[in-house]
Amino acid sequence: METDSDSEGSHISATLPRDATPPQPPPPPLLSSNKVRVEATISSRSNTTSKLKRASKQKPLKSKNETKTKPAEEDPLPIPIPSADFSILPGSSVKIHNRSNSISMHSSVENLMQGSEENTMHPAPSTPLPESTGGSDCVEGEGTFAGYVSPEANSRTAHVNNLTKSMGTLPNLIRSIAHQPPAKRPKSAGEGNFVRLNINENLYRKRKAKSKTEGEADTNACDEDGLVVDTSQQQERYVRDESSDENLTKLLKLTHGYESFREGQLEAIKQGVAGRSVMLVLPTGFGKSLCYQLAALILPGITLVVSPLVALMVDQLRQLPPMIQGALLCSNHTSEEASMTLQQLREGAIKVLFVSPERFLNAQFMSMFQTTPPISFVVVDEAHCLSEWSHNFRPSYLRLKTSLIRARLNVDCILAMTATATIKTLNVVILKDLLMLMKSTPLTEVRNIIIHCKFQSETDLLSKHLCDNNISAKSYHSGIPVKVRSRTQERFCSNKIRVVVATVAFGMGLDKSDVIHYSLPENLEEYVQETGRAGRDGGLSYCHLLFDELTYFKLHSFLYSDGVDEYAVNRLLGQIFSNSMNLHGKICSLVKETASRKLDMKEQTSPELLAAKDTLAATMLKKSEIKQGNYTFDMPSVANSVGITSVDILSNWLQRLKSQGEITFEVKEPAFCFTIVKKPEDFCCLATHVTRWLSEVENCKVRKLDAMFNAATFAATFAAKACTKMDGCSGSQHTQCLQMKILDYFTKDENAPCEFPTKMEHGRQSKEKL
Ligand SMILES: Nc1ncnc2c1ncn2[C@@H]1O[C@H](COP(=O)(O)OP(=O)(O)OP(=O)(O)O)[C@@H](O)[C@H]1O
Repeated sequence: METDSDSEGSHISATLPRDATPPQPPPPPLLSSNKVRVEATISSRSNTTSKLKRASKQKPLKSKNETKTKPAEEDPLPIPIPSADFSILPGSSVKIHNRSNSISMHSSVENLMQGSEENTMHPAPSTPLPESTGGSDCVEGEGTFAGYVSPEANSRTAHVNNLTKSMGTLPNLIRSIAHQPPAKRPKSAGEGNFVRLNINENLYRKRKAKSKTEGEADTNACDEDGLVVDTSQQQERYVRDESSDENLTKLLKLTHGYESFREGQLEAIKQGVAGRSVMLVLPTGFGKSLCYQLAALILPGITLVVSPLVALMVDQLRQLPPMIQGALLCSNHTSEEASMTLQQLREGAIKVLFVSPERFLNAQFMSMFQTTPPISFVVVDEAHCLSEWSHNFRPSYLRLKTSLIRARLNVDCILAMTATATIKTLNVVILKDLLMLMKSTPLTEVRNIIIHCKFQSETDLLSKHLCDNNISAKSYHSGIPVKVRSRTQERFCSNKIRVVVATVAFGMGLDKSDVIHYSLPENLEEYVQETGRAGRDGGLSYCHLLFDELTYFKLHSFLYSDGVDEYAVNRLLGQIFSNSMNLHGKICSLVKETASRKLDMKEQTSPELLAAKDTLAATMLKKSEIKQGNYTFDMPSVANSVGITSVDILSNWLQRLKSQGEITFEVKEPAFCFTIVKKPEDFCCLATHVTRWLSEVENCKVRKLDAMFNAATFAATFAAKACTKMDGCSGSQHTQCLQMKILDYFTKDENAPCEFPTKMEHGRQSKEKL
């Protein structure tokens, strides 16, 4: 039996919901969890040298049980239930290309999507990339793009960098790093994808036949659908006949209202229209969607867009120009809705269909296209999800093999899209403003300044840039060793360092600092907390917020990409509950793939002495294996055998011994520990609730970011207007306005975007509005 597992918590019907208010959050998942360490190694104090050991890599675990299945009537388009077997997870995804090889036009996308076992991915450092030989069709823009790496997004960025590096000179890679401010699309008749200015294949064919019989005399005919439709249809035809730059640009003007293409767009569209697969790497918000939209309009059949999150699909569906009919299929569709969509597909009334990657596992879904117009184009959005390096690695993306798409859907042309997250350059506009600010009064007179950044890499780059510009600055984030961090804080407090460029990790309890936000905080709570570090000594302090739309778009996209899909939740549940019969009530663990650092030890204690002093130590040593002179034991099993209900107790105990200089230890495989309170009766149902809950958390974050952005924009606009009026900038205007917005946010219920869902209501069936 199969189940669907789209990554939504939402109900999406053919007509999009306009109300963006998410419902009250459901209660939390049933699991009680505590943070953890799993395996610890204790060494005696005689080991005086401090070594850095790497934790062993997580091995894929196999579960014995299969997950429960969902009743057929609940899902009109079932797909196989994810098994609890995690062994496939760290499978293959991206092949690192030897860049000195010349690769055929289709190779990068194919390789990106092959995902076969032979194609096992190698981590970047162990895969040297020879110097590029150039000479490819890769289009690379000039200019700059602000790249950000957050603690959360580090892996994604690293991956994207590796991906872009490795793909840098591939022939079918289109890439641009040029920054252009996002332009507003001209207003169209409606926003939803089902607002009719109908261009469909039937209509198109009928008109084509008609125009043939009328000797092509109808080219500028205007019917009740409006001139725009006819003209764009006509232009569409021209482009089909000849996809010249001129024709495509005219079509762009007609469909989107833009005068010209941004760098990389035209090339991507031309490749797609010519039936050639393309890997498109453009900065966030640069207009990747437009590339498949135009190609979809020109190509004869259906365009299938694979997107990892329903929230993203909904966003993209909304952004389709009115003349491109779109729809999406997800698991929360009722059978009537799904069949209505299918019917529209059959009639050729849908040009672009958004689906989750899991759909490709569904034989019924794949066979559906035997009765519809052919699929001419497959777009894989957020293609970085395909790599296990990626922060949002999606196992289901691994199954999106070109071979599968070709064999089952008979599609040759694939467009894989991902955003660049380069850290090579910072946002130059903001950087200039920052330097100007730092070199002008009153900041030149201020002793302590904290500059808040979102991402660790930003803090490093920015502090370097400030130093290069004669402003001494240090970076501070959780990736910096504790000793160095403490020293930075000490020196900052004693006025030896004037500027610290930091992530959220810095500044707690500090006063007398002025605060600059180099990036937009994710919400007003964060903003208030961080600016709250200024002026705590009662003196006058200054807070500056530098932001632009690009940062906002980027944060927006990161928030969305944090989502977890039901498929993954299902697998996690499968993993957690696979042995629950034997482990009921016991502390269990899931190993995290991270390395840990070995800690120094001050004095020597013999294990026997330790055991004699402490029963816990005795148990621990009894349960240990001696490996290379170190006692290695499994923390949950020690905790269980002494009847401790939380590994935190054991962890604290180890920390205490360490602080007393009794032991040194190394946590080998940090893991999340959990206790199974009750085994759920219906996995699918729980997975749906968990996914919905996570999706609501995600929506809530997005709305909070929107509130932050709106408040900042409002304040900036207000200040700018006041400046014009008063012929001079008034900081107090700015302050008052922002204060007003913040007050509104925290006091007026209707303005509060939402509280983060902390609870997940069990059994909740309500449908989410997006
Ligand atoms: N040629 C163009 N001229 C002006 N504006 C454009 C052009 N192409 C796209 N845009 C606009 O840029 C904005 C961002 O586009 P889009 O959402 O497609 O970016 P994206 O690269 O897909 O972003 P993400 O990485 O977040 O998915 C949209 O408002 C779009 O209409």
